[in-house]
Amino acid sequence: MQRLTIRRPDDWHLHLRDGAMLRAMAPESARHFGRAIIMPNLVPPVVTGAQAAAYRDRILAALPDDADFTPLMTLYLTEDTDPDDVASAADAGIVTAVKLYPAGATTNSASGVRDFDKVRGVLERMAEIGLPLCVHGEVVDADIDIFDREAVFIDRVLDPLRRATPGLRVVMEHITTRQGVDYARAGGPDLGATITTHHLVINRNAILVGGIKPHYYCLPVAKREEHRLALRAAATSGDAAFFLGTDSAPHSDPAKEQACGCAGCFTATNTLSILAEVFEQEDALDRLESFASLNGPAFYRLPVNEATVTLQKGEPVVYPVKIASGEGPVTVFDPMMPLHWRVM
Ligand SMILES: NC(=O)N[C@@H](CC(=O)O)C(=O)O
Ligand SMILES: [Zn+2]
Ligand SMILES: [Zn+2]
Repeated sequence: MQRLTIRRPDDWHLHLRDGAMLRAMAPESARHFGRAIIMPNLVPPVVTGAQAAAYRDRILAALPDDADFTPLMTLYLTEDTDPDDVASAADAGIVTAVKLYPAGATTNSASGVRDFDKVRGVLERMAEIGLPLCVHGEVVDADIDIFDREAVFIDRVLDPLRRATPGLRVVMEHITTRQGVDYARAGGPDLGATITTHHLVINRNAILVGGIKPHYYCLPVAKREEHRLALRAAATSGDAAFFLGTDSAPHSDPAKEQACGCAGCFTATNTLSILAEVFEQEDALDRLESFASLNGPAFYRLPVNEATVTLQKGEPVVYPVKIASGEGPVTVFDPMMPLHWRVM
């Protein structure tokens, strides 16, 4: 196959940031994606419906005039979140999901949840109204090895939480393990999982072999090769539980290249070419549309995009190494392989 036309994809997990970084990043996602679930981990976080509406306006203002891109907003769940505010923001169409960060698990998660009993009321209301909960699934206990934090979270937190809140619709965000794949696959129609572009490409060697490579460091951290293979099998299977969430997470180069560098891989710019390469390697190009354009809207009960995008195979496509932003350059994820699929 030399040409592939699919429905315009969506990104079901995206960090656009704010201010000068937002202005640089919005066009990168709007170029190829129709919609994106916008993560609320700003400083301070997006916790109320009013803040989500204001952030949506800032995103819309940062888009190029001819953009065909709809930001789908999320609220950052805190122990003080008001169930009525969540319900009215959902009812007004301002928010599409609520995001759960265990406190301390990742970038800007300090306001996240420590005591799950304190958010029980919000979760029950969300189950009633069918509003999805997007979950950063890692425990933060110091005695749990960082490579085990996702698997332990599933057993100790996610599974009990889902059993305690029947009907709650959950997206396991950026799964990185075989255990995550297995749990999502068996979870029924109220459970979905996003998979990032970079976790389909790298295993933990990318971060550590031949020197420490900060641009491959993200959370959840990339795992062993067996887990990458499980993610590739899941993404290319066509199973409706799995859909694209790039977790494209820009940080300026100075913020990443330092003694304590930030977590996040920036993939918005070249994701579609990378995915086409990965799906071709897995002999699954015919399932790229399910993963990138169909399964996500089905989970979120939204229509699929009417527009299409065409990819064409040819000489390797060269993407910029860095995207300039008012906060400094942002390095584009290097997949360490030639990309033969160009987005037309
Ligand atoms: N994925 C990351 O490594 N970083 C994300 C936060 C997150 O999604 O956990 C960020 O906001 O930078
Ligand atoms: Zn996360
Ligand atoms: Zn993220």
